[in-house]
Amino acid sequence: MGEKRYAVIQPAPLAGTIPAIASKSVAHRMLILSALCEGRLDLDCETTSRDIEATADCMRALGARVARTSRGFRVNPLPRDGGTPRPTEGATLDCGESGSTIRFLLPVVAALGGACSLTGHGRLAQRPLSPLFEELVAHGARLSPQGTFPLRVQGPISGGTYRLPGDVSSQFVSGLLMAAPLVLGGLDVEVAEPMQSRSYVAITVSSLAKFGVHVSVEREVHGNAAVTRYSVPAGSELVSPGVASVEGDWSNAAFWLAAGASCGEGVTVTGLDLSSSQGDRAVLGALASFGAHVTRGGDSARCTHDALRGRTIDVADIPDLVPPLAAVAATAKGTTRFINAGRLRLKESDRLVTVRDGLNALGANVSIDGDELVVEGVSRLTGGEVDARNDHRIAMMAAVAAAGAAGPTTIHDSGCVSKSYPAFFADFAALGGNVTEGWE
Ligand SMILES: O=C(O)C1=C[C@@H](OP(=O)(O)O)[C@@H](O)[C@H](O)C1
Ligand SMILES: C=C(OP(=O)(O)O)C(=O)O
Repeated sequence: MGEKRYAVIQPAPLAGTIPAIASKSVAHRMLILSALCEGRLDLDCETTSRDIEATADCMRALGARVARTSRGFRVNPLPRDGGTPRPTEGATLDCGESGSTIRFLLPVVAALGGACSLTGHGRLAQRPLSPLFEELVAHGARLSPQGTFPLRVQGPISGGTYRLPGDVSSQFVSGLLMAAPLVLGGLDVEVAEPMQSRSYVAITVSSLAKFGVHVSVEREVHGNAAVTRYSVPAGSELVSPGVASVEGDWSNAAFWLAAGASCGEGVTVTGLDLSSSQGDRAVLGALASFGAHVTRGGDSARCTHDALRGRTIDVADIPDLVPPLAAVAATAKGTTRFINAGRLRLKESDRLVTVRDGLNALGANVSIDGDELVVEGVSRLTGGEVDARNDHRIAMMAAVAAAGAAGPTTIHDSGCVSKSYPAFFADFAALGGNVTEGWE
C-alpha cells in the first residue's frame, strides 16, 4: 500500500439529492472571531474539513478552547486581561495548506501583540503574503522573511489606513478586518480597484456583524482611480452571539450542480441560502447561461441537463467556480472563455494549468490565453488519467467530468479532496456515481 489515494471512476451520470456541507469560508471566520470575542459560542457546523480543522487548531494554539460537539464546535475564547484577549506567548500556529488560515491569522496575531510563529505545508509557503506583509511591517509588526516557515510575528500593529491592491487576494482584506477590533484606534482598509473576490469580503463583513462589529463600506473615486474603503471604528468590540450556524457551502455545491448540468436527470443540493453573501451562489446564473435548467427552492437548488452552449464568463469574483464550470464547458457546444482568471495561478496549484491539463487528459480541448482559460467544447469526453496535483478542486472537477465520459478515469492523488470536502467520494457514490478508491 502506497501513500497516496486514487479513485477510479466508471461512467455513470449523477442524479438525486444531496445536502450541502458547511461553508469553509464561513467556518474559518466564525472560528477566528469566536476565539477573539467576549463570551462562549456554540457553532452549528456539522461537517468539517482539513482546512477548517487547521483554523480550529490555530485558535487552540493561541489559547482558545475549541471542542468538537455533536453539532459543530463549542468555542471558549482566549483568556482576557483587562478586557483584552491574551494569546499564548510563543505559540506556533500550523495553518496546514490553508491560504485563508494564514492570511487571516497573520494580521490577527500581529494585532494581538506578543510573539508567535505561523507555519504551513505544501504550496502554502509559495502563495503570496505580499503586499499585506509590507503593510503590516509599515504599521509596526516585526516579521521574519517571507517564503520560508516558520514565519515569526511580533506585534502589536497600529491602527490607521492600510492600503492594498484589489487583485492579489481578498483574504488580506478579510484578515485585516478581523484584526481591526483588536487594534487601538480605528482601522481602515483601502482597496484599489479592480477589486476581485469582493464577495468574500462581504462574507467577512456579515460575520463581523454577527459579533456586533459594524464595518462601513464606501467607494471613493480619486481622479482616474477608484478605491473601496472598509472602516472599522475605534472602540469596536467583538461579542459572542452565543449560538450561530454555518450555512451551506456554495463553492462545493457547485460541483454537484455542474454534474446535474452536464448529464443525467438532475441534481438537487439542499441546505443552501439562496440569498447568501457567498458570491459562489452565482453558479446558478452561470449554469443557466450555459443552457442548463436551473430551479430554486426555499433552501435548495436543482440543475438539470439541457443543450449546452459555450459562454464568456467573468470569474474575477468567483475564482473557485472555475473548476466546476470548466467541467461543464468541456462539453458545451462552441467556445467558453473564462476571463479575468489570472489569480487562479495563486491557488493550491496553478489552476489555469491544472484545469487545462486535468480536462485535456480526459479528452477536452482547453487552452490558456494570457489570463483567460479557453474551452472549445467537444461532444463527449473520453476519460483517462488525471493527476489532481494536490488540489482538491482539481480532483472534484475531474470526478464530475469523468461521470459523463465515454470510458473510465483514474484520478491520482484523489485524497486531496479532504482539504475542503472529506466525504466527496462518498457523496459522489450516493448520487449514483461509480467510484472505487484505493492507495497507490
Ligand atoms: O476569503 C475566502 O474565504 C476565500 C477567498 C478567495 O481567495 P482570493 O481572495 O485569494 O481570491 C477564494 O479563492 C478562497 O477559496 C476562499
Ligand atoms: C483557494 C482555496 O482555499 P485557500 O486559499 O484557503 O487555501 C480553495 O479552497 O480553493
